[in-house]
Amino acid sequence: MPSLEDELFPSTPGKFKIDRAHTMNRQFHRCFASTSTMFLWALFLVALTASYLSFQSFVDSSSRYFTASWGGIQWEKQVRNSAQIHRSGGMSVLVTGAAGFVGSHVSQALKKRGDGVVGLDNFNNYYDPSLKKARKLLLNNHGIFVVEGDVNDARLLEKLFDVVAFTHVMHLAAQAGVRYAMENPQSYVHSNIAGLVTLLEVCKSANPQPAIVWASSSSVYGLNDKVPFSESDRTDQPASLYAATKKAGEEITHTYNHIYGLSITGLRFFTVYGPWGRPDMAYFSFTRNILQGKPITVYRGKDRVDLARDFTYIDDVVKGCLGSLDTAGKSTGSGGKKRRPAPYRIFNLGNTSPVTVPTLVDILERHLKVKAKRNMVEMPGNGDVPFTHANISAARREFGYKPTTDLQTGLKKFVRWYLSYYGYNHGKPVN
Ligand SMILES: O=C(O)[C@H]1O[C@H](OP(=O)(O)OP(=O)(O)OC[C@H]2O[C@@H](n3ccc(=O)[nH]c3=O)[C@H](O)[C@@H]2O)[C@H](O)[C@@H](O)[C@H]1O
Repeated sequence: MPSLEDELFPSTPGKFKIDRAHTMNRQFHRCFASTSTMFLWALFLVALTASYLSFQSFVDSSSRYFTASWGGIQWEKQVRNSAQIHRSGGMSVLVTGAAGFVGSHVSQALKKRGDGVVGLDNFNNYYDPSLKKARKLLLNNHGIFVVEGDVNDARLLEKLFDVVAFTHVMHLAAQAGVRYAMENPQSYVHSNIAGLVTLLEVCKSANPQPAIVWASSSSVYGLNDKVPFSESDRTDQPASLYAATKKAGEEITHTYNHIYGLSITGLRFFTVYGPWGRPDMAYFSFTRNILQGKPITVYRGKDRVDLARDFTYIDDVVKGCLGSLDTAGKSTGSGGKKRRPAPYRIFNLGNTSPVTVPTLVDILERHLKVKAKRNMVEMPGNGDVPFTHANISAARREFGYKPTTDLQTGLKKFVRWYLSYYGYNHGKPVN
């Protein structure tokens, strides 16, 4: 009986010759069999690699989902719905700091007139986050989706621009507060400089690029004593780190406008106040303390001169924000290059009638019907400036900005909101 080896490799040459065709045929089959095996193996490997990659991306996106609470089909749908435009010629706006004071008001005003709005907020605890959550709920009820995330998160920002081609960004996320900068200087650098640059990087790469309107501050005038403050006045003497980061923001946005063709509008807000305001600001904390029977500290300038602010009511500021968005003009860059110069603008949004801090307290006392326990203290060197006063003619010329609410009227509305939100004594007994 021939062995298998004999069968495959016959020892007799003749036999070899005679069987050549048969052997070749078998070799062909062997060869074919091994090619198809290799093919099957290759197919198997491709399938294995593909399933590994899709598993990896599943693990990736689900871990991102659990750690950063964004991403996924449902999330994208919410973002898209929220960004939907409901008027002809409308815009889709990414509002950063949407759960903040100005951000929540601007978001609602945009949505109300039919623009698409997606909010972004990191809900940090600089002041009571429950107030930010309450604002978020209000926005949700108006059909505005607020994404929980930070402007320093470039991946999140890129994802948002992947999902929606935002026409505008209203950048209001920031570390606010003049005096807190002495306690936590790094938070100002993190939000107002690093966060701003991250946002601008994403905006410059977006296609199409959005137009950007962002919150600068009256504090950039610093020690400037030429009144009223005009946009062309010097802003190279900041009195606080907060002011310095806002001034830096103006320079940084200028470079992105210059190099990449981003349309930029910086708004110098003047001590904005009103319902749903910021608890760290004087009018708000004074109200709380007065109602709780606690003393308030009223700073006074040199030679016992009262400090004064050009307090500006939120509804007026909102009109200024919308006017800025409407007149922003398009960005001109794509693929990291600008095609032609884009608009770069800066406007004061103030009230043009400064009021002293003791007068602010007088008005609050009248509306609250409670006498304040005033503790008059000389202004410590903590970043405060003695007064602010806006010249608003540029904003008036450009988009008809015209504030209509005086401090008396605006505080009345604030107090009404405060009492409805917190109750008469904010949960504490009045002495
Ligand atoms: O326009 C701005 O760009 C800034 O406006 C706001 O800053 P300010 O004008 O400093 O407002 P705010 O703190 O309400 O103090 C008001 C007055 O009360 C005095 N003040 C304050 C606290 C206190 O305990 N006692 C007191 O007398 C104080 O000395 C001051 O004279 C924003 O907070 C800031 O984020 C930024 O947007």
